[in-house]
Amino acid sequence: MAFTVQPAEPQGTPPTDGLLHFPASSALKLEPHLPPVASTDTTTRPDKPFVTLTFATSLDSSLSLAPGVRTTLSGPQSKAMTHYLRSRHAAILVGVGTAVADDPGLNCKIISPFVPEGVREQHPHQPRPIILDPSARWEVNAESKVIQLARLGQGLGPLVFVAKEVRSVPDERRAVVEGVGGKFVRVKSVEGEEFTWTDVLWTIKEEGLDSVMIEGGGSVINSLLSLEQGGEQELVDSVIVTIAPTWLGAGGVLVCPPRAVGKDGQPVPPVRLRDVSWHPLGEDVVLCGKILR
Ligand SMILES: NC(=O)C1=CN([C@@H]2O[C@H](COP(=O)(O)OP(=O)(O)OC[C@H]3O[C@@H](n4cnc5c(N)ncnc54)[C@H](OP(=O)(O)O)[C@@H]3O)[C@@H](O)[C@H]2O)C=CC1
Ligand SMILES: Nc1nc(O)c(N)c(N[C@@H]2O[C@H](COP(=O)(O)O)[C@@H](O)[C@H]2O)n1
Repeated sequence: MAFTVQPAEPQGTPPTDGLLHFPASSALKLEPHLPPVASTDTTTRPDKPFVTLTFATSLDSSLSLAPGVRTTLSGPQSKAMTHYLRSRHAAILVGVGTAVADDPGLNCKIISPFVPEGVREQHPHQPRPIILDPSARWEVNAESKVIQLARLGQGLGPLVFVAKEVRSVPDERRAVVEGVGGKFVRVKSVEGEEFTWTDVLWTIKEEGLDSVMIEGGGSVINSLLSLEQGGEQELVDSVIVTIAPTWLGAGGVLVCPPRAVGKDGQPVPPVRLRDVSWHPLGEDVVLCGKILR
């Protein structure tokens, strides 16, 4: 994946093609937090891809107004940043709760850096969408946004991770997913329900995907952060959080991993970041860091 970004967009009539622009100056600041470019990589682990945990949150740590309610938090600049991240990862992962609530596109809508200045074309790299759906409850169909985008050549067909114990996936769902180059992937589960993150990441690597951005939602993020608690497991390589200047109020889907208890029995913070940098983007601020272990 080459790392070059188109220079500043010319001013004038607002674009109508839905494509986003992320300036090279902002992209360069993110580079230390992104997966290494393949040709220069000496840090790849054989057992897992590079993992970026990234999401947008309110001032009261909410991802959305309520479970099942798609909520816009990112402003235009930080939204473009998220799509830039999508251009720099081989895969993008969400839980089935997000797939059901948001009907997300999970593609990359930034302008290609590889075309002459002034030409507006979608970035050629698209991340492979991955949906964690242990009991195969996502009713994916021809109208699902991720399927429509893949059919139009504006995104890739999804990998749907279902538990080995699930008897069968309905034929029509399988046909829809396979029809756009995706597939159902069987993953070992614990008591027919949860996958271990080690197994999820190993399976992603087995699929030939060297990097994944994990976008959410609440259950996915909280379970990953609780594993990182006290350096228990070293799965997340980078954390990039967009913080929007709004409160969503009680009842939202929260990023709030379980509290840890210290040796003296007193509560201690479960996870902290190190090597932190803050980047204002429009009215939002983007926080980048690594898990302190
Ligand atoms: N602001 C932002 O950046 C983002 C916001 N969101 C918001 O988050 C909300 C959804 O969050 P939430 O309801 O918590 O749902 P999630 O998207 O976190 O999905 C949760 C479900 O995914 C499956 N799952 C999660 N972890 C595992 C695992 N380790 N093994 C197997 N299956 C797993 C389970 O499915 P099952 O129940 O079938 O067992 C679980 O219930 C939505 O409102 C969405 O809009 C989502 C992403 C980003
Ligand atoms: N970065 C970010 N900002 C927000 O305000 C959001 N609501 C989200 N949500 C995530 O993006 C998905 C929807 O986007 P697409 O339809 O794929 O363009 C949504 O499902 C969440 O994963 N993210």
